[in-house]
Amino acid sequence: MNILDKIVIDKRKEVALRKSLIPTSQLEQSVLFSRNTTSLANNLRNIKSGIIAEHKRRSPSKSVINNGLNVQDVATGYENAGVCGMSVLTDGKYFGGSLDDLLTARASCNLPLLRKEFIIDEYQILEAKAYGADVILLIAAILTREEIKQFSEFAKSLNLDVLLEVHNEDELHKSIMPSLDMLGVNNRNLKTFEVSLETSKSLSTIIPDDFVKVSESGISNIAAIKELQPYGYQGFLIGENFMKTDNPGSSATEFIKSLS
Ligand SMILES: O=P(O)(O)OC[C@@H](O)[C@@H](O)c1c[nH]c2ccccc12
Repeated sequence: MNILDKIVIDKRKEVALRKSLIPTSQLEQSVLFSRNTTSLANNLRNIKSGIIAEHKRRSPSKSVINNGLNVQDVATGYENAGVCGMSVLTDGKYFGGSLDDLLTARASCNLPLLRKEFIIDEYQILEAKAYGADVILLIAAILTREEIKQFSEFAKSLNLDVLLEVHNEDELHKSIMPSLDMLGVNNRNLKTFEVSLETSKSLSTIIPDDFVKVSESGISNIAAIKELQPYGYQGFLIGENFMKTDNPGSSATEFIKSLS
């Protein structure tokens, strides 16, 4: 069984438990639930850097990236650097994140926040909203077309942006629909962990122009961004390259400075 299948099996158990502990009515009554969200897609269309900077402590492909940071410093650092948005891993078992991390990021900055999670149930979208997210991620590799439609329309009804992630042509064809805002191409194969920017390049031509194109993973230098921009990419999701340093905020600052 590949790692993605394992993650999804664990996720189903986790979500069932969470649902039994906190009813949806309680999520809907939270203060953040009625907050006005900001659009990451709009930021990417209007702000030049295009950087979406991620908070990620560890991952199945790299084990530990950085355990010694606090989310508040990372969030304020990214905001001061001028990123377009921040991605916060909330999966605990495989990525060492939590919904508390999302809440801390929300309390620390005004950036649009992406809940980086393996979403398999509408309940997780309500959680995203209740803990301060502006954007959700949907991963085509683990969802049917019907689920992508149901979840993205539900997110839109809550004023959340939707980033749909694909890794190949089949996933892309399966997923195209008007309730998505951004199409992310993951350069890392979540089943084998292989990384190649070629994935972003080859899929770019078949992504319709009405979606903001985001290239995800394995971006470690300015050259990669310059290489991807001619293919129409306006968003660049970067985790490890910033998180492996002692000060992700100042790494992002340097990165964005040398971009312009
Ligand atoms: O650390 P990187 O190589 O810069 O990658 C960031 C981000 O793209 C990656 O964390 C990611 C992309 N899609 C995901 C889905 C689930 C978990 C994590 C991810």
